Parts: sequence; structure tokens; C-alpha cells
Amino acid sequence: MDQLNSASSGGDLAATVGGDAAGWDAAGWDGTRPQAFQMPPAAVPVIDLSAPDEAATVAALGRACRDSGFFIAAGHGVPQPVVDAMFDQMRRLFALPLEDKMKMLQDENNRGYTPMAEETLDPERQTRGDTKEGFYFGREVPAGSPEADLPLHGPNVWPPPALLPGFRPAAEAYFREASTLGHRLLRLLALSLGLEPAHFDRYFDPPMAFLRPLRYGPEASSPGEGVFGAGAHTDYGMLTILATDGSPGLQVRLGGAWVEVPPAPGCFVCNLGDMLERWTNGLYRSTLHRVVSTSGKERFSLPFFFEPNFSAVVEALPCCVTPDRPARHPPTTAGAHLLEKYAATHAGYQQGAEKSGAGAGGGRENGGDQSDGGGGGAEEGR
Ligand SMILES: O=C(O)CCC(=O)C(=O)O
Ligand SMILES: [Fe+2]
Repeated sequence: MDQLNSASSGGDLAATVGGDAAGWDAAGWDGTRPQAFQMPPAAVPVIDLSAPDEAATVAALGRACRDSGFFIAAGHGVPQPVVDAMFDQMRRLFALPLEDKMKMLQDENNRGYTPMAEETLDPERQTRGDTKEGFYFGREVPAGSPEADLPLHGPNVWPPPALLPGFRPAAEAYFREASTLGHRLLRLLALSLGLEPAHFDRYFDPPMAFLRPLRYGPEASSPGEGVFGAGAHTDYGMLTILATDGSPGLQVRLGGAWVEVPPAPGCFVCNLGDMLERWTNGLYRSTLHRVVSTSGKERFSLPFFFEPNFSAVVEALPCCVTPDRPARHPPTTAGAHLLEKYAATHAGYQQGAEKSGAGAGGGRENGGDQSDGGGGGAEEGR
């Protein structure tokens, strides 16, 4: 937290992460780096959830949601040892022989291993799949339970305890902590919209949540040649809570430029997904982002996708609809929304045909107006 400025402590709500290391200072652009690699003031504010002035926190959060849909959560209450243990186990998991990982391939419930380059988040611009491998873990739903009949629900594909005895306890502890943080953020989001703090709680009882350890290979991305750690996409769901190993790479599309989100040790990068954008009738933003690997080293990150339950009705909130701003979308459900997003981006998927939909729970959507100029700055368009 020492290298970060807090945006919620009441004073300067325009404080952002990065400081000099990101190429800008309190005065704005430092003029020495291409604009695409600078952090515009207030682009991704740090929000200290432990700050005593909750009204200021809520105001900062609402501003971040309207401006960029991204913020850095500090003072979040997740114990660092829980995060460290999870990263330690992730490293062990990805270090297993490919043969062992392939025995845990992603199943129809969106749980299990996704090999290197299996996913292409931005097929229009990518010449190869994302240079990353991953594992999906969801909320544990026992086989045979009524919930297990739902798409995207079922038991997890756990690494065999004989290979990785510490994995499941570490993942379950992390899952619990991330869920607690998710619920806490939901309450602040509700307040930021002028709603009762508990407004969203009923939709998340229980949540549909996915934890996805990711390992990016050391290969440097080459945007000009269509090679990315993760292609540009928006997240499908409500809220993503991301931890990283401190390596750079995450970029957000803001104001027509790709803006680096500098590593924020001990904090989480949070972003809103398409579902919350829909719920708020476009008031809160779901913003394109991507991973451009530059370090020449592997990179580990850990997104937690926090979604409402499958049957939750997602309908433009009355507070976000005005005569000038009529509802943009008809009501839907969280499950239908996720499966529809999936169908829109995955050839061959038939919505509702059968229990299916691997990938949707941690889903993302590609596209949008963007430039491929990794180090450029000027908008190149498509
Ligand atoms: O690895 C990262 O920094 C971002 C990953 C991401 O955007 C995603 O998995 O949706
Ligand atoms: Fe994402």
C-alpha cells in the first residue's frame, strides 16, 4: 500500500496507482513516455476499503464505476498469507507435467484445465491463441444435488491430493476470502447506486463464482503480429477481483488508448463486467482490457469471477432509467446472459440445447474499438 495513493481517504479522489513508476506524477503526464503507457489521472483509482469515511469510499467507487469500470481495492481484509498460499499452489499446479494436467481438462461445467493457447479472446486481431494456460474452479456443487443439473454447476476437477495435497485447502480458503470481499463490494456498489446496501445480496445467495489461476508463458507479446498474453475482451459477469504476482502486463482501453495498470502489491484489481453494465443500463462500465506480456518471464494471475446465481433476474435498475435514458436491454437472467454471451462468441454452441457452456462462467467478450499498437499511443482503429 505504501507505493499507492488512496482515493477514498476523503481528500484527492483523483489519486491513482503507479506514481512515477507508471510514467506520470501528480501533475499529470510526465511527457517522457508514449501516452499508451501512461496512467491518466483517475483512470484506475485506488479505493481503500478500510478508510473510516464510508461515504467518501462509496463516492470514489461510484466515480470509478462510471469512469473506467476499474479500480484497485486496498484495505480489503483478505489475509496476505491466504493469497500467498494460493499463488504457491498455483505455481505447483502449473509445474505439473502436461500429461497430468491434461487428465484434468475442462469439463462441461466449466471446471478444469485449459491448456496454453486454448483460448483466443480476440480472434479478430489474434493470429494465435492467448499465450496462457489456466484452471477453472467453481463453487463446489456436489454431483447429484439439484443444483448440479444447472449449466455451469457441478463438482470441481481437483488435482489429485497425492500430487498436490495443499491445493484444495488453499483454493477453498482463497475462495472463501474472495467471496467475502465480493459480498462487501456488492454492498458498496449498491450504496453507490443509492440503493439499500443489501440490494444485491439476494441475487448472490449463493453466488455463481469461478476462480481461475492463470499462467502466462515467458514469450513476449507482439501486438503488431497479433500475439497477446490475453486478447482484448470485456468480462461477461458482474465483478472480477484479480490478484497478480506483481508482473506488469494488464492494459485497459481508456480514452482511445491502451493504459497500463501497474502492479499493486497487496491489492486487488477489480473490474465490472457486462452484466453489471446491463443492470445499470450502461451507467457503470465494462471496459476492454488485455494482457501484453513484456517482461520475458512467466506471469501468474488469479481472477475471481463473482456472479449472481443462475436464475437471478438482471433488469435495468429503476435508478438508472430516465426518459432520456430508456432501458437499453430487456430483462434477462444471469444464467441466460452468460450462456448468450457464450453463444455469441463460440461457434457451434447452441443455447439451452443441453447442459453445456464451458467457459461462460469466467467468460469474456472480445471486440470493441481498439488499437493494436502496443507501444504506440495514437488510436489506429480497426
Ligand atoms: O491476467 C490478467 O491480468 C487479466 C486476466 C483477465 O482479464 C481475465 O482472465 O479475464
Ligand atoms: Fe478479463
